[in-house]
Amino acid sequence: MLKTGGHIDYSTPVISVRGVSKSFGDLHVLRGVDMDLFKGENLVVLGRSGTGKSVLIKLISGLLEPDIGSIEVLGEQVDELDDKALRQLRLKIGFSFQNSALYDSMTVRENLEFPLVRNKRNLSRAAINREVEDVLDAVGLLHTINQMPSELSGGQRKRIGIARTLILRPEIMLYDEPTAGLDPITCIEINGLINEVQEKYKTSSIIITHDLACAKSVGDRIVMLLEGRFEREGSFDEIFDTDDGRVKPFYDYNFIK
Ligand SMILES: Nc1ncnc2c1ncn2[C@@H]1O[C@H](COP(=O)(O)OP(=O)(O)OP(=O)(O)O)[C@@H](O)[C@H]1O
Repeated sequence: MLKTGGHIDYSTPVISVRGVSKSFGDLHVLRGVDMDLFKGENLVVLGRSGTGKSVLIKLISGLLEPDIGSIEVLGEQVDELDDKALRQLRLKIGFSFQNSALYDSMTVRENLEFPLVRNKRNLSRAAINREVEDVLDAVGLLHTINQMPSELSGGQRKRIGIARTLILRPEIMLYDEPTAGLDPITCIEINGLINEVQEKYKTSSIIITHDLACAKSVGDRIVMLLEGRFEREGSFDEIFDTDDGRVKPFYDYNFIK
C-alpha cells in the first residue's frame, strides 16, 4: 500500500535539530546532525544498527543532552527546559517503542485508562470511557475492550500500544521499529495504521525502521543516517537511486536482489 495523503505544512517545523553532535568517550555517534520534522509529516529514519537512531530520539525527548548543537521541539529549546517543563513537553510526544509492552494483568480498557487517569486527573468517568472507545475504534479494536493482552495477537497488541499512546493526543509520534517481529500481513496493517493516525490525529511522526516496505508505505520523506550525519534525504525512490555501497545493500536485502 502506498501513501495517499497527509497534509504537510513545510513552513512549520515541529522538530528542528541543528548541528548536533554526541559522543560517548571516544565513540563519536552523531557528528553534526541537521534534521527537520514538519507539521503533519511522516519522516522515516534509516540507518544501520548502532548508527545513533535511538540516541537521536533520546536527544529529542531530552533524555540525553547534545555535546554541541541545538534541538527545538514544538517551539521549545529542549536543553534549556527544567524537569517540569520537560515533562510537560513529553506529554505532547507519543512514544511507540518495541519494549512499550501492555500491562498483562490489566484488560485492554484498563491499559488505555491508565495513562489518561495518571496524566489528566480531572476527567469524568463518561469522558474517560469516550476517549478509550474513540482510540480503540481508531485502531479497529473496539471489540477487544474487555479482553486481556494475553488473548490478543502480536499485531493486535501493537495496535493497542499505539492506541494507548494516542489517548493523550500527542502532537508528535515517535515509532521505533513499528513492524519488527510481525508477519508481512500484520506489517501492512501497522503501516496502514501509521498513515491513518497521521490523517485522523494530524500527528507529525518520526518512524525508525529497517523495514523498507514500511519506509516506502509510511514515509513522506526519508533520511538516512550515515557515519553520524544525515547524508541522504528525499523520497523513497530518491534515497535508493544510487550506487553508494553504504546504501544499496539496504535496498537489495529488503527486496531480495
Ligand atoms: N548512554 C550511552 N553510553 C555509552 N554509549 C552509548 C550510550 N547510548 C548509546 N551508546 C552507543 O551509541 C551507539 C549508537 O547507539 P544507538 O542505540 O543510538 O544505535 P541505533 O542506531 O538505535 O541502533 P539499532 O538499530 O541497533 O537500535 C552505540 O554504539 C551505543 O553503544
